[in-house]
Amino acid sequence: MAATANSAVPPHVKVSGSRLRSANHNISISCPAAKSFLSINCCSSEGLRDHQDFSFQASSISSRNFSDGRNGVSGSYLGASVQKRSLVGQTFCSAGVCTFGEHALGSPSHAATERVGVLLLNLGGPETLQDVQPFLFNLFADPDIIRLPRPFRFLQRPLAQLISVLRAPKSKEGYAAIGGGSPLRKITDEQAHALKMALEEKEMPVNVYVGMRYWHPFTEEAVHQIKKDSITRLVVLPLYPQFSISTSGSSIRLLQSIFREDPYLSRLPVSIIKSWYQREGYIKSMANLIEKELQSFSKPEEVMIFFSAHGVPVSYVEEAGDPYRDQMEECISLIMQELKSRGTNNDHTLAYQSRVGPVQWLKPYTDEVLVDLGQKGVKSLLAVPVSFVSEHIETLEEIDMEYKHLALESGIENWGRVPALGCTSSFISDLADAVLEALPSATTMSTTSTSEDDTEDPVKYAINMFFGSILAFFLLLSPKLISAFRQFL
Ligand SMILES: C=CC1=C(C)c2cc3[nH]c(cc4nc(cc5[nH]c(cc1n2)c(C)c5CCC(=O)O)C(CCC(=O)O)=C4C)c(C)c3C=C
Ligand SMILES: [Fe+2]
Repeated sequence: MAATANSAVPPHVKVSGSRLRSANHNISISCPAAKSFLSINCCSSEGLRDHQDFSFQASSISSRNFSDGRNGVSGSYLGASVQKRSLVGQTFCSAGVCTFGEHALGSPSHAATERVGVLLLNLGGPETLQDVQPFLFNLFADPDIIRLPRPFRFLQRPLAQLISVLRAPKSKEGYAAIGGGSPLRKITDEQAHALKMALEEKEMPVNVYVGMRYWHPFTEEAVHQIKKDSITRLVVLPLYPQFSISTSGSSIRLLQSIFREDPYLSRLPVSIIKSWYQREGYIKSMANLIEKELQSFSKPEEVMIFFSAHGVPVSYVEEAGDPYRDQMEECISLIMQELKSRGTNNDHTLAYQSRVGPVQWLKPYTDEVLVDLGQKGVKSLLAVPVSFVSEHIETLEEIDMEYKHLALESGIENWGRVPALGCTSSFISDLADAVLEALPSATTMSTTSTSEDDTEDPVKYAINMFFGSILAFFLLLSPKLISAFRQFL
């Protein structure tokens, strides 16, 4: 078992003791406590602090663009779309190499030869049933998924091993039901190809890379290829419309730690599109899919539009400052606004699915709302997965099988589900625009430390190990903890 897990662990990225602070990071924040989703008390303010770290240098282009776009203003954040036009207008491009006029990218005196890369970040998924446990190990070993307080951090990997082994049988059943593995790699590769084509059509030849957080191709592999290809300007695009510490945040934090360590990467201009749920092209593409699917019902106007988002533990939002819930709610309201503007006035609701482990997750829970709606007499329901843009286990198994079954059992008679966006052309074209808009604002990655590494100071490490072991020993004997582990099954 250990051998399997080891072979699947992503290439190790050593984090050095140097903690350079970005000049841009001058915000001092204190937050009461960031709790892990195992709900162990912690007095770290990491979640919120890291969120701020990302936000100063990650592109906020999309959010400003949208409000400009909605008001019919074509200019945008720092004139990005104006720059985009000049950028496209002034480029000479061939086979992935673009020469930009000095104006376009703000280079001081010389025109630069650019090799532009786009790095798509995604979660990754097991491709076979044998991959499931090591994939889960990678997921639970991520301190952005299980946030342990500092004295317990040495337990991260043993805990991940334990939880992944406990959880694997249930997960395997799910993956077996959708054909024996996750379709994520294939779909993400297709999206990468479609994005490359869309950018080529917009006269911007780029190399597109896929970096997964928990399975192949790992982010480290993508970064290795970016270096090999001598990319000179990079746009990072997480394939999650809304930002969460547990998804885009985790991937960006990993990138920061890789880039910090490497002289070439630390000088590479990078633009990170942190979230893009409010982009007009995305909202319209979602509205198109919903409108189309509503037509498959005999009485479309009576259908309840049921947005189902992947949940996160409440503590992420309420204690660690995760903007995920706010962004999700805004996203839903924008989609509904768009539908209303087209004369579609259906009722709608939002619930959160896929909770794991013993703590409180964002509410209301999808399964409970479905039962409730059925009991209240709702007869037709259209499920809309909204936190992810590919089909995956939670659409294909959880929604299409488990939730459908539950809904029909609860009295709902007509069930439909909107497909994930995948390679929908209006969506891909909008992602391509997002990349073009982000390119001019690329700057070198933050050198800010994103986690404090206890191994830096051997004395501190030994003290933490000592007290941590004693605490862990008593905790492991506690019936509360034993019952907590049962929640993963
Ligand atoms: C926006 C999307 C997602 C958020 C937020 C998110 C948070 C989150 N997830 C887990 C635990 C698991 N996630 C699993 C699979 C999975 N998660 C997402 C997306 C988000 N996760 C996707 C797209 C997938 C599917 C990948 C695929 O193979 O198709 C799994 C494994 C499956 C299972 O056993 O249920 C786990 C476990 C946590 C703990 C978390 C926030 C803290
Ligand atoms: Fe998840």
